[in-house]
Amino acid sequence: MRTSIATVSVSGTLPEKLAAIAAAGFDGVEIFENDLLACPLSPEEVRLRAADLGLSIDLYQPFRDFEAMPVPDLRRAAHKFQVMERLGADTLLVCSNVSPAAIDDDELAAAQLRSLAELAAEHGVRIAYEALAWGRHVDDYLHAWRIVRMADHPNLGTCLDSFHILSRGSDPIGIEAIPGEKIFFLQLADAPLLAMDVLQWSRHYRCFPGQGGFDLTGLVGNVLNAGYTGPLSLEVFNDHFRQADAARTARDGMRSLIALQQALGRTAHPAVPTGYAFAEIADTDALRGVLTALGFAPTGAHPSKPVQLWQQGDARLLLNATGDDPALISLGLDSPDPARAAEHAGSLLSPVLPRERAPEEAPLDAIAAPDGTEIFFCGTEWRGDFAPGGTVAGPITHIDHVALTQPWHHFDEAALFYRSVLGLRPQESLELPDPYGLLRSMAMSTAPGASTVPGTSTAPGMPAASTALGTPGVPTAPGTPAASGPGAAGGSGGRVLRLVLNLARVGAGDVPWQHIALACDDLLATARRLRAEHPELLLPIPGNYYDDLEARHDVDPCLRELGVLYDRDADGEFLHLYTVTLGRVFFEIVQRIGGYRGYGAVNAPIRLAVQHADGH
Ligand SMILES: O=C(O)c1ccc(O)c(O)c1
Ligand SMILES: [Mg+2]
Repeated sequence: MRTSIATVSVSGTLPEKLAAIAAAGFDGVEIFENDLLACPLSPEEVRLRAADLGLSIDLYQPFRDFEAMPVPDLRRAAHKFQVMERLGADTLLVCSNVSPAAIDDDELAAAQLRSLAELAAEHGVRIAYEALAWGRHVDDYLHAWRIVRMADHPNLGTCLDSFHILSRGSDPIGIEAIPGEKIFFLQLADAPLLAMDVLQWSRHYRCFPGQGGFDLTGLVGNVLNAGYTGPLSLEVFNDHFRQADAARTARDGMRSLIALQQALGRTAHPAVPTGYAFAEIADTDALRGVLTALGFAPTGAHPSKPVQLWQQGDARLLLNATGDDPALISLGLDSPDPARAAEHAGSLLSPVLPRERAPEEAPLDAIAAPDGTEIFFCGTEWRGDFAPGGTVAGPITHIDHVALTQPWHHFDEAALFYRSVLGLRPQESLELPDPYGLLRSMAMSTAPGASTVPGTSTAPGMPAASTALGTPGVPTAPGTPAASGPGAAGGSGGRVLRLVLNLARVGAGDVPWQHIALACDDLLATARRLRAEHPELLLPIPGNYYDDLEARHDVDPCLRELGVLYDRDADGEFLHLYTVTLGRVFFEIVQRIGGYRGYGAVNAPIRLAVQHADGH
């Protein structure tokens, strides 16, 4: 389908916007009137500029407060039509009236829109009437359509905007009853699900399809079923996008439309990863000290690169001697079909990165995530390069999750990247207080819960309350069903791949933290050993935390002594602790008991405050 985007969706001057939009591969644009008014180029020059860039001007907008007025302002309309003729734009968006002077009379609205369409016809222009969700008398798309039908003029149709439809909770199935040729234009925007004034929501929080909580694929399916053949056009008002790099925003918008069309084609994601093959960290002596204390040991070295494999259970870390400070460089993902995964990423504008490889080394394709982390699609051959001499047994079993802090203006881009390129599903976005700001945090995973992934369900008959911590003194034996919640190795289903995206505070600088959470089967024993042997490595947790925890839950007093954090949900329990930060990286050790699905978010404010006190 043809693709288009409103100039309001990206930052810059009109010529900069057009250049960025063309570079991202769009077919056309909606020209937002303010962008033209503030531009030194004449409409003819804008027309030429767009044509030179290969862009059609699909829509001119918005024309406000026209219909159902005591006196319709046709003079203002005639002027707009002249501008449109000079621009070479053939469709004008008229949004529903918000003026207190508007009269609640559909017949009057239809009659005046009909006269507008009559005048438009003389200029070779069409009118697309859109219901704003906050319109004074018309705020619903079916109401706008009834008025268009009543006006009955070939130059008058409706403009559907997914935000206005879905923000009001309207059912988009009604679109299928509108004749396709009367849908003159389709605007697409997603948005996070927020309970707030709809105008503020629309003007500040819209985002690209797949970045928010609306079902855009379903709505576009309804529009196509109605017979619509016009462009898919993005219209996003977003405070971050207005400030971000235009080329990057436009490319992200194009990625969202490609992903949307792939979803419409009902093609399942071709290669959802099944777990972490490795995490690669820039190496230092201090990092090796911490990993040794955690029970890791080197098991192999790369033949041509300064990279060592350190391992424990199924947790594999690659230590790369090229950096100055510990920092996460790349993630290896177990992929059922690495070649298809790389091809799919390429289709979503994430091409395989050029890489040097000796002829005898295993092929391994990587792409760049928005924050620069490299993502490798791994089979099992890569391990051969390290000639590993077997794994190291220890309390740690595998990588439970990785948390990546995103620069504040790239959070939505990262969410869409992981959703579309890797097939991860986002969970609710949380806001967590930090001593110097709010941390937005969103978990994503390959499956929403344990029970939907074969081979990883919690053993039946293991109620969460019957665990070690609900019943002080009864240890949970490693390897019992209660200790192997979602994330444990599962027969055919692999692991649930979990990733947490955190939004860096504005002002946090360009050195965001990353953390790697390691799973173990007996956190208390691990904590006990670390407290005895390496207390300096553990983040100290304030006593006030335990006073409150003990008031909320009947927990083992040893949590306090060991500095272990605790959470529970309806399905199970979660024990975790953190190491101090090295460079940009810290480690978390976690134990999931029963079917606990979260990440201990309730404890994040404590952790963040202690990390600040610790100098980070
Ligand atoms: O916020 C607005 O006023 C506005 C204007 C034009 C549109 O197409 C729209 O969806 C919203
Ligand atoms: Mg709109």
